[in-house]
Amino acid sequence: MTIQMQRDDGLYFRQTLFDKARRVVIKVGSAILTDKNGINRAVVQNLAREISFLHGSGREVILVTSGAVAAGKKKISFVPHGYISLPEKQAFAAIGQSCLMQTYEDAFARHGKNIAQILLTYSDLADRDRFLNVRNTIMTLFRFGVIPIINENDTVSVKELRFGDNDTLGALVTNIIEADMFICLTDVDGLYNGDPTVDKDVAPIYTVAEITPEIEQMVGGSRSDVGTGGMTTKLKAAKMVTIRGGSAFIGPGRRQDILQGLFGGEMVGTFFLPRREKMHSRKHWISFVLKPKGALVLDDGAVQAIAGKGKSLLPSGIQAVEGEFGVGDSVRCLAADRTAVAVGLINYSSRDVEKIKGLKSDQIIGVLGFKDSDEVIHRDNLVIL
Ligand SMILES: Nc1ncnc2c1ncn2[C@@H]1O[C@H](COP(=O)(O)OP(=O)(O)O)[C@@H](O)[C@H]1O
Ligand SMILES: N[C@@H](CCC(=O)OP(=O)(O)O)C(=O)O
Repeated sequence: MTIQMQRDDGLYFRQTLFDKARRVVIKVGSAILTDKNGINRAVVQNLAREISFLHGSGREVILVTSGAVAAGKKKISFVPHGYISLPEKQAFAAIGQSCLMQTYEDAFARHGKNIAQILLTYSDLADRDRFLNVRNTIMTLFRFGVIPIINENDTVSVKELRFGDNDTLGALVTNIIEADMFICLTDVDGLYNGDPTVDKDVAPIYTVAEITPEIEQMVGGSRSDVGTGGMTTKLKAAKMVTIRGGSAFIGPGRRQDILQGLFGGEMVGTFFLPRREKMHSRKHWISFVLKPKGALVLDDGAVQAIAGKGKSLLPSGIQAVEGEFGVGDSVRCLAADRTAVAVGLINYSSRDVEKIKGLKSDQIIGVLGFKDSDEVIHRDNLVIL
């Protein structure tokens, strides 16, 4: 199988990459951090011991932690009444976040380690100035020998601009600080060719050389009451990291000594090898950070030109415009059957594209009274999906 290397081949690559990893982001999900009594202290203590061990080996480590919402719910003994609204979730996060950090403070103090809390919203990473501030703060914390602990700032994140799941947040953090490895710890042993919590007849995948559509079809959402996104968001996170040249791991977070085992060469969980051809940071930004504001429906010729021949998108191939967007916004390009083929930064507003769609580039000036460029999306700003 091309998607899954033999255990032995994978073992060689993964061990080399574990040995070389100097900067590591570890993400832990609510599914392992919390149980029916709230935050599971034994799990947090085990993690703190393990992360302190990695830190003590001279590595720079960041922890991305979930668990605030689940912890907050438990703390006020919230009785579910069906649908939980966003303000309720945000209130749970506000209650639970301080308990979570207090538990980490106590657990890391036992190993003489200082920690720092960073709460991030999507806008903090999508805006260049704020993102640079986040990066500078993390780098300074590394210099101070402090372990940054990150969660989404749930209480202020508006619905449309949420990461929503910490897998995506963890992958973005990995990429902005150019970490070598993203380790995602969860309640299953790794990636399987089906959901192991539903189907007992599934097989584990140990090493993934490339995340193909075939693999993407094997994963589903979360089945737990507390998890968000399930394996779908974990796989997407692994893709985001490996596409930028890092490696990624998904494995069992409750297993005793999981990190020491991993770095010591134990064959556990699923390892994702870095892509050989690293995606440029600008294109990564377009594909994974910016949220599309609208879409363009293209004819077959335009799909072929941009996806098959690497050309820019011209107005002549655009059939329909969806949504409202301005110059520089991110827009999706759809084929006639609505399959997403690309995403890119647009040179004209939705109003203007509506007027010039289907026309030749030399007609733009006559219709709009100006022409900023021949292309509606230049190929340098276009990412084929
Ligand atoms: N192909 C798959 N392999 C492994 N787990 C899967 C797969 N498809 C769906 N899952 C689900 O993903 C869940 C882990 O994600 P999630 O519940 O969001 O945990 P966390 O809180 O750690 O983020 C598993 O418990 C499992 O039910
Ligand atoms: N920010 C939320 C976590 C959301 C989330 O991604 O949860 P999970 O799928 O358990 O990693 C919280 O602290 O509860």
